[in-house]
Amino acid sequence: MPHRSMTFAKFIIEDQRRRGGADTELTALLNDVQTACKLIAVTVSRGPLHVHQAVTGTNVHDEEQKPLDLTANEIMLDTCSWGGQVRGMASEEMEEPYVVPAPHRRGRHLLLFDPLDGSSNIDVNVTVGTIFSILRAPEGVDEPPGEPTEEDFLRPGTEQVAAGFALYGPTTMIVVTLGAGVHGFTLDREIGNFNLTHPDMRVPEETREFAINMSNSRFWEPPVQRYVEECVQGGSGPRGKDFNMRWIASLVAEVYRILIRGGLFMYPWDTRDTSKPGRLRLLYEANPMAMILEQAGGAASTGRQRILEIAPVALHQRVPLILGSKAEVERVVHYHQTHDRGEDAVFDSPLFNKRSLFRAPAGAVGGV
Ligand SMILES: O=P(O)(O)OC[C@H]1O[C@](O)(COP(=O)(O)O)[C@@H](O)[C@@H]1O
Ligand SMILES: [Mg+2]
Ligand SMILES: [Mg+2]
Repeated sequence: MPHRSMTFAKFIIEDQRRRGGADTELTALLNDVQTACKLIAVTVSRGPLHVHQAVTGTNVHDEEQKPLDLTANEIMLDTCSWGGQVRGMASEEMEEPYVVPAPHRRGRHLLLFDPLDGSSNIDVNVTVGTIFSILRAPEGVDEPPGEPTEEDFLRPGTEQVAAGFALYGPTTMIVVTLGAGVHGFTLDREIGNFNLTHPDMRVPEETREFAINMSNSRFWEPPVQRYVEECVQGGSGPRGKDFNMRWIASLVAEVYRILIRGGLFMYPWDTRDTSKPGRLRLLYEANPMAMILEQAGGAASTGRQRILEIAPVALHQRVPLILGSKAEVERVVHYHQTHDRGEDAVFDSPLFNKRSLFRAPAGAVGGV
């Protein structure tokens, strides 16, 4: 039974109260974020009917910026700047952190976001979203506080005080965690509220689905090839069951599917361009999604390290990302460990056209 009267705004206060008191600045900041997501949802839903003012170009990742990437970025900056909750923001679409102008630069938080995730899908009308992460700014005595530096944003994911994402799909949703479970809200467009429809989301443990961009398979490392090969072998392979594969190319949609149905998502390191340690960005994609996954009973790893424990060195740092049902992530981590120790055993891999070096018992998996 959906909790129709429990709005996002009410829930954020209740959730904090249950755990000893509400932080009014954090509550107000999350309210600004939900407002921004509603505005982005309206803009996305108008598609080509919307006239964009923004000028496009390439971002710091050398990726083409779509007009909607920049419009969503402007909406986040504009909506979250004026409430006095946030000192600075960092975005996929901006090389440098955005410093909130002095009169409004109050509060103790930093906001990091991917304003429009999955934007390569905009022209084909597939679900896209906004990913956000909230950190505490360093304590300071100045009033208003000094300008946040890039260094201030470089905190491990374990220090996030809240994280989440919005989905602009057939329904508009927000999924959020404040460090005590994961909760999903659906936008009631007639009323204008996000209502709690998915309390306490848990990643199903049993899964038969995996998600990876197969077109990169020749560039993967052996542990990733091994995992996928075993899934593809299905009922007659070491996993003893048939798998299904999904690739939406929209992280928000993949993570939401995993929260509902379980499974594994991988955007691993590959040899296409060895100067890039992965495709997805640590601070505003991997970290918030890792916090969501862990809070819902799943896991997130690079294959060799827990995502939330990575000490960031740059604002736009990329990471390999493997997330989903815990046992599946542990399996991939175990395959990395045995590979790194050179302990693989021989087996035939028709998929990768070679004799790979492994055959491990189905239950033998290590920690994340
Ligand atoms: O096009 P590829 O290589 O399959 O990459 C898809 C991945 O890239 C992303 O679109 C990156 O995010 P942006 O759209 O915010 O750049 C993810 O949502 C998705 O998982
Ligand atoms: Mg993204
Ligand atoms: Mg983006």
